Amino acid sequence: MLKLDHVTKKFGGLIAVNDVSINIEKGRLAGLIGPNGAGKTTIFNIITGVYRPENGRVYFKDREITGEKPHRITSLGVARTFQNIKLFYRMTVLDNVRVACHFRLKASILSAVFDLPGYSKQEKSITEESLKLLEAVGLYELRNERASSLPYGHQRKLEIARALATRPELLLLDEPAAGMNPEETLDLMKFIVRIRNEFDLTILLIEHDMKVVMGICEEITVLDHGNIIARGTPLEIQNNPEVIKAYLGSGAYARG
Ligand SMILES: Nc1ncnc2c1ncn2[C@@H]1O[C@H](COP(=O)(O)OP(=O)(O)OP(=O)(O)O)[C@@H](O)[C@H]1O
Repeated sequence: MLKLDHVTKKFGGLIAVNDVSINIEKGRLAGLIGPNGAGKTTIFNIITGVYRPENGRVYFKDREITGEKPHRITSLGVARTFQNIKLFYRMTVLDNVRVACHFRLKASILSAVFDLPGYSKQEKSITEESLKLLEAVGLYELRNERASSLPYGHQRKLEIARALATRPELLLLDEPAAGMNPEETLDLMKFIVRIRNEFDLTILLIEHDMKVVMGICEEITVLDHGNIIARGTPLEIQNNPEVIKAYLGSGAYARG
């Protein structure tokens, strides 16, 4: 589903990602961990076309996407969420998802201005799809609330619903548990596993909360200073001396 082949990204003299290769099979729930500044978000930005790597190639479903425009990569089936939740806070929960669905809208501006039949029909199906998504993520009852009024855990689910509205096959989650209390975190863990199964997704997540990573990821890649220092199952990673030295043993992960 996703392959990074010897990818390198530099910022001036800093090598943020150094010769990184990652291969994720369809349907997997994979984790990307490592200390602050290890290069995790940079990897997400390379996959989603925000950055072009100096070296290496990125493949999505065997098709090369290196350096493609972000909207093109989204339309191919890659969606993401951000470390800091990005929503339209003054809009309702439903409208937040509707806007994300519009990403795929085929109707022209003219048909919208003149409210032509094709446009109304498309609008109706977008509303129906948005409501179904809200039901799937458990926010249906809150559809008419302002996004800003939702508790943090619900805002995160709304952001994920917006990502799902682009009908992705690969979902990238950047620190989904950041800022959550233990109850919200536990709920989020079940939620991520459920949407993976329900929407037939492949998921790659960045997370500092080891309870989440070790609890739901099937395979983990560990980065340190832009380099992959380990990959394996949660058990293998927990017992890897180099990972313990660079990350787990330092307490640097105990954020959030
Ligand atoms: N746009 C940029 N310009 C210059 N340097 C950058 C840029 N983006 C990231 N970096 C640097 O690249 C390195 C990797 O950053 P990145 O954000 O990918 O790390 P991270 O593993 O996601 O960290 P965190 O866990 O803190 O989010 C850091 O040293 C960072 O300062």
